[in-house]
Amino acid sequence: MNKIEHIGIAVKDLEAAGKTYETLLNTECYKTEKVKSEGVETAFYQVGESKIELLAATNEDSPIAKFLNKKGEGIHHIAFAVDDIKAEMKRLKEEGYQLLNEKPKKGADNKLVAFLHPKSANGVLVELCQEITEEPERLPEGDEVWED
Ligand SMILES: CC[C@@H](C(=O)O)C(=O)SCCNC(=O)CCNC(=O)[C@H](O)C(C)(C)COP(=O)(O)OP(=O)(O)OC[C@H]1O[C@@H](n2cnc3c(N)ncnc32)[C@H](O)[C@@H]1OP(=O)(O)O
Ligand SMILES: [Co+2]
Repeated sequence: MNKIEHIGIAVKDLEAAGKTYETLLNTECYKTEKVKSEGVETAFYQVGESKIELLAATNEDSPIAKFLNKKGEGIHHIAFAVDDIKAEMKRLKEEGYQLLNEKPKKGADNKLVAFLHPKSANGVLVELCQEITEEPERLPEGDEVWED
């Protein structure tokens, strides 16, 4: 793992939370993006070499809606940057960690992502992120998984 890529924070109201974090971090949101497959709308803030990802639910089946209903607003996941997500998923599976997806999928902010169950990491939902570097015409659309 290279660094903490982002910390995901579940929020009820993206606009209101955005104002709070803009003032707190003294920086503007550099990107908002909806990810249909996850049922989320995101807003990103750069903090040094890492980011804060605010996440609001876009439907009731979203993992963020479930989290908000159960626990309320707060830290939802920690995302680590990796160079080779498939190799890292294989390594972690062999070490006994429970992967929540079998193949990398398209996340926000130009990343391939995969999740580990919180029970595998002492109650913390872990996301692995790999920067997508291929040409844009080869990128999968929407909620497609990533295939070679
Ligand atoms: C925008 C795209 C992407 C990016 O590019 O950055 C994202 O960040 S998307 C973020 C949203 N997507 C996800 O979270 C996908 C992965 N999550 C899941 O698959 C599920 O949310 C889950 C983690 C498997 C939980 O789902 P489920 O089992 O249906 O929910 P429960 O409420 O029954 O929870 C079971 C168990 O797990 C605990 N839990 C749930 N969420 C979290 C969490 N975020 N952090 C820590 N613990 C969590 C929950 O409390 C339950 O525990 P027990 O009550 O002790 O059983
Ligand atoms: Co995330």
